[in-house]
Amino acid sequence: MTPDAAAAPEPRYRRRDHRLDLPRNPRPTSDPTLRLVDVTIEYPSADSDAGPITIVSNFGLDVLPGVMHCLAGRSGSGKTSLLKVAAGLIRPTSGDVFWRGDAITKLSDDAISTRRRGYVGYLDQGGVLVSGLSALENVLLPAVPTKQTKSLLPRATDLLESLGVASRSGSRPEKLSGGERQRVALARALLLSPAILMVDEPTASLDRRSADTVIDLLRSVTSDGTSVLVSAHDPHLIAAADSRTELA
Ligand SMILES: Nc1ncnc2c1ncn2[C@@H]1O[C@H](COP(=O)(O)OP(=O)(O)OP(=O)(O)O)[C@@H](O)[C@H]1O
Repeated sequence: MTPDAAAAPEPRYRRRDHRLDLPRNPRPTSDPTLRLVDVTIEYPSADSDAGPITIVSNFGLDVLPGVMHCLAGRSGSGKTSLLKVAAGLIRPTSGDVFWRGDAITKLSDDAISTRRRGYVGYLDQGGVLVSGLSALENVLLPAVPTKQTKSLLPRATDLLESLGVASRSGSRPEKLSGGERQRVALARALLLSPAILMVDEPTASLDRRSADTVIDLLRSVTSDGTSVLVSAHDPHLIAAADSRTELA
């Protein structure tokens, strides 16, 4: 399975003229931000007598700076598993994951976690926020371990402003709409200026208008060289990507 732009559906997403004014972090390099080489993912079968189940087999992918790549495919085809492997959250059964030339699959779990903090912004399906905290406190969470909440406060407020949810800064997640929660979660994923943003089905639970706003946001993120790897069922989101892979 390789990126297959030729087999892509006719684009249905019309890029808009406006660009959101997100805080920038220029990236001069043209090395792939992410490289997957021969990645195979197997899970143990529920039946203890049966062998492992292969979800993804010998998968390869390069994602260059400033490129938005989409992992498409039916439910259960392995999109979330591949995103987690790419983010170093789970290890592949075999194969390698490179972040700008470094094979993270050779590192310890602790070393991967440390590297991930500044390199990958990961947004779960649904963009889960911590319920006891305000939107702004949620955005600042990635800065807590390194005690950078004070220095990153201006960036956090800028991100909320750019994403159109500054007025909701003091609100708890339960008071936000699904689209607002998604944007706050996106601001949180962008706080540490990641080289690559990985997002799992960001439009799955949104109405068309909110979904299109999120698609615009993801496109805006790429304009400073940040890469985006996104999984999707949504044909509008799939069409908005620069390249795509259809998982079987
Ligand atoms: N930890 C696990 N242990 C065993 N099987 C798993 C595990 N995680 C996922 N699976 C199985 O692997 C397959 C792929 O799951 P995955 O979540 O990666 O697919 P997906 O394409 O993201 O699906 P969806 O579009 O429904 O989110 C599914 O059959 C799932 O049940």
